[in-house]
Amino acid sequence: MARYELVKRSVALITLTNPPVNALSSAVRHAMAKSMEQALNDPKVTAVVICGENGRFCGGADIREFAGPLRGPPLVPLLDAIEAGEKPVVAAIEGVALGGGFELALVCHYCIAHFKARLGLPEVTLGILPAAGGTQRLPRLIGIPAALELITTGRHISAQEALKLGIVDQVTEQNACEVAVEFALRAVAKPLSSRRVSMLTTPCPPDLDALLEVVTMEVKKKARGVMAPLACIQAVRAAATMPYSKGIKRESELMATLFNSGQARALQYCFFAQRTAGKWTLPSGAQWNNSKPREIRSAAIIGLGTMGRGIVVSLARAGISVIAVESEKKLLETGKQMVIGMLERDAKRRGVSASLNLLKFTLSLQDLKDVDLVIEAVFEDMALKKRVFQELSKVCRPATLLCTNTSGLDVDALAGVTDRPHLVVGMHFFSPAHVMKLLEVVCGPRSSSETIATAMSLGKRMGKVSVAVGNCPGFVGNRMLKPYLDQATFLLEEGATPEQIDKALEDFGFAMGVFRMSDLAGLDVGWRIRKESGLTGPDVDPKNPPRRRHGRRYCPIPDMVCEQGRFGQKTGRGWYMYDKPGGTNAKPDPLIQNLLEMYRSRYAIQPRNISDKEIIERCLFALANEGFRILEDGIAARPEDIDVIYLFGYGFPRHRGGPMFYASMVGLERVLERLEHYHQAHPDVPHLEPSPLLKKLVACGSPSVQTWREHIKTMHSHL
Ligand SMILES: CCC/C=C/C(=O)SCCNC(=O)CCNC(=O)[C@H](O)C(C)(C)COP(=O)([O-])OP(=O)([O-])OC[C@H]1O[C@@H](n2cnc3c(N)ncnc32)[C@H](O)[C@@H]1OP(=O)([O-])[O-]
Repeated sequence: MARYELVKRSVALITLTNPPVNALSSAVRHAMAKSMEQALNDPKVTAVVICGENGRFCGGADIREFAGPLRGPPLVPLLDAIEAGEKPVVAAIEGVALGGGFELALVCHYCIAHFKARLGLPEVTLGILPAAGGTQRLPRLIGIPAALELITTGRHISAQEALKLGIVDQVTEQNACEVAVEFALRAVAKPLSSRRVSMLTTPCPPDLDALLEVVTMEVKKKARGVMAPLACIQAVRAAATMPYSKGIKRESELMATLFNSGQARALQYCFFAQRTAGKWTLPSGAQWNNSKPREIRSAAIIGLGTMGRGIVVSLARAGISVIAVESEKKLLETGKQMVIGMLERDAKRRGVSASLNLLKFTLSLQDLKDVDLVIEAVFEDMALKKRVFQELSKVCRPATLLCTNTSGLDVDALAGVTDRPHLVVGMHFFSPAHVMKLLEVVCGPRSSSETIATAMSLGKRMGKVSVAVGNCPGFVGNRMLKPYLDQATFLLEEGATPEQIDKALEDFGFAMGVFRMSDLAGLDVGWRIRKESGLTGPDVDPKNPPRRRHGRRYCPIPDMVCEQGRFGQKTGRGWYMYDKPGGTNAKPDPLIQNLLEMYRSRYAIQPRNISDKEIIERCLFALANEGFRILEDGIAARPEDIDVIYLFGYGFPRHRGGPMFYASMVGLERVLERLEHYHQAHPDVPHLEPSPLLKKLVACGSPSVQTWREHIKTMHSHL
């Protein structure tokens, strides 16, 4: 867990050895304490260097240990002892110094960083704060404003930025450990008092209170209802107003309030869920670590609409040659200009050169004959997509993978019109595709494991969080969205307003409530889908649209809104009104209030006061209930996959963990009881009927979300 060696006859080299990230587990802390004691007591040793094995200094505390009781030596006294020692200690940072790893570097008297190293205090992203002295030492070293920014955002910084800020003493392109040993030899006998950061006085700006107020406001705006950044601000205030000995106590008190909070549990769950989601597995036994992806050097995109353009940018940014195809010259030219503009802006922001040389634009499918993979991103119309896939089958070489960017159509039906169904897979990007991190990789029943592995690995190369899902209408994300949206519109019928529902959801933590989100996405998309699926259309009496369709409750209000040409932000009117088409400042619209009042009186609905609690329960429990059905149906392999989809694709607040984790935190018994209650009140809404899996889990004593998988006996998986 820590290796001790004597190098250059007088330098103790302590190497943390806890792969993969040398996390400070109890065993590592124990070994470090022993090694430091040995170094400080050995008269031959004049200096110490601390480094990490395999080119990684340290990824911080072992997050897996947070769930259990503290074992082994606590970190704070160990770090204090390193700083107080009479022999110079040099940190040799390669790879990462994060969280407790960064705090370890802060107590070392000197720091050498490799030029590719990254440093940061990401504790806030895990719902806690840097409680091994980080909130007390960093402000003393770099000042309050810079420390506040790093601690409240958890941002990673480069070695160069750390040098500028005064966190590291030297950046090297050579082996950091060897450089640190030479540095340590030169530091012997130099006075250490000015190198003990906890002894420094925090440089305090004259307007401290005003500064803290501004940062508090910013944090509250960015992360509504999230506790950890606010606690970080209080801890940094202590660094400015208290001596170290008192400040560290304050830090520890604040940590105690966060450590066992639901938010910390949720955020730590998200950390592991994100990593679990990449580990796809099929009932056949094929999985992420036994299926080799193909190497993709060239790709083609069909369709340069909003989605197609975003996908081209994502691919080019990942260094892949892209041929973009459109059907008409004018569309091709517009798409080309937009893609080039997007790539140039993106490159400027990242300080790199735009990879325009990777792009080719064409009107001819014939140009695709040699590409490794095609992503079709044409209009969401099955007949059109089938025609494209038939053409691709003829044009592309037999080994080319054919992917469809559909948000819910049957991937297997598309595979069926090709000569290579095993090479067909869905790649459901989220709009805007070059910004949104989520990718649903939709596995058809005939998609080969190599095809799935390739799509998953391509997603990773593009910087996406990829989740493998089964093939059913809407897949995971959009299938779950339906009951959520339905509940929101039913609540409108019953007496709520769009602003009330949005506010309840935003107070819960969503960046945008359901109606503001729909206005942003465009209301016409859903309207077209409802028309295509026969739920609405010319046969429906526009004056008296029925409130039941296909044997269940149906709310026609969204169709009525669209019939007035109100398609959301792009038309300047939707559930809200905007200053102009494309405007973003949503204001309640009296016309919508009128529409709701007229609607309720036409159907003799007595509006009632609806509480925020009911809004949250009906929208979110219906959402999770569909998640349980998705697990039962084998469309998602585990609850973590569903949660990751909602976190990265639908703005579910991270500090709530995702819909499935949230249900587990509320308590499955309670979720079941509320769903039964609402289903009794609304028997014509099948989505409110508790799913058999939910009932089963409750009957099994509501096990933890990580073990639900053991209780799911899927007859057949769609994965
Ligand atoms: C008093 C306390 C005060 C201090 C608090 C802290 O320090 S809080 C901590 C503050 N630190 C952080 O928040 C840093 C969190 N870590 C990271 O940000 C990234 O892992 C990385 C940048 C270090 C490496 O990225 P990468 O893409 O190269 O790799 P990857 O991300 O795929 O991970 C590989 C494997 O390592 C696992 N694992 C990783 N870290 C930890 C950990 N600390 N612990 C345990 N496990 C950890 C990870 O789960 C995965 O396991 P799997 O799935 O193979 O079983």
